[in-house]
Amino acid sequence: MADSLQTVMDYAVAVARKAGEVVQTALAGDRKVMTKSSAVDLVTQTDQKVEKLIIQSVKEKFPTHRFIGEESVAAGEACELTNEPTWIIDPIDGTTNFVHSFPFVAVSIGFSVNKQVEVGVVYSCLEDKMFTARRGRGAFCNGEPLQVSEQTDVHQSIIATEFGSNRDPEVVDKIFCSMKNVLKLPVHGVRSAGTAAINMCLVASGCVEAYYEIGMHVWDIAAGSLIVSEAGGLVLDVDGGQVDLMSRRVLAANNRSIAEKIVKEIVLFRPPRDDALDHKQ
Ligand SMILES: O=P(O)(O)OC[C@@]1(O)O[C@H](CO)[C@@H](O)[C@@H]1O
Ligand SMILES: [Mg+2]
Ligand SMILES: [Mg+2]
Repeated sequence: MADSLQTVMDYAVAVARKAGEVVQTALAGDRKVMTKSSAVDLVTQTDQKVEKLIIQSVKEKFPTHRFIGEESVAAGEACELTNEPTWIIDPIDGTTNFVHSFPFVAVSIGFSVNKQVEVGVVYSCLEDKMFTARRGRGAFCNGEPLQVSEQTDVHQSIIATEFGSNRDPEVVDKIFCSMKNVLKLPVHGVRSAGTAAINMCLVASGCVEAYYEIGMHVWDIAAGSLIVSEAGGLVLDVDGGQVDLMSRRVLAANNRSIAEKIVKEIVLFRPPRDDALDHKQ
């Protein structure tokens, strides 16, 4: 598999770039907005078109590989991570940004074997930044090596998190309570890019010390998780334990010292797992 992983990586980069071109072109036109799990969980025809383009391209080259794609799952496909080679795809991470032309929009493609992410590609389309990682081979942005921040003092840190798309008052309260706790540590700042994939690339780039979220999905974080760990960071559950990509909980941090401080501030809850949730709306 070693050499074929490089073939997978090269192909994922090429497909992500092609997908990014479609996203950029679509930004110039009208975007018809539809909703999924809630009134603020948005999807457009471009999300669906880009996902089809990625899956069709990959199937031509790797006909036996499996897929977990955000929009295919929304249309009723199983969201099941097996040991088989699997492409984990978010065609547009940051659809709300895309709809509003808020300039952080990513194509995220992870590739897993034996349930472990081996290749991660996040293309931040509008910044034209191609983030890549292969397990054991480092993380890169446009070919330049990435390294997480060396900061060990949480008070000198920026922490990224997201508000998510669940507007259940109890969930919103928990999300805000965690943010308030983190802000009051104090930290230099709390930020939301509006895309989990780009938040993780910001950790990998050393711009923010940590990103945490409860409620995102496997396609939001599969690629980014490898990019963070290959840049020297840690990817954990929000309770500080081992991450489970299907559990919809993640904490990506530059080092253990920062991670431990953030873990203490997060109000924990468990959304339905990706492999247990009925995604079809
Ligand atoms: O729907 P999309 O645009 O692919 O995902 C975007 C997003 O809202 O999903 C997660 C919350 O569920 C967030 O991390 C991320 O910002
Ligand atoms: Mg997403
Ligand atoms: Mg998406």
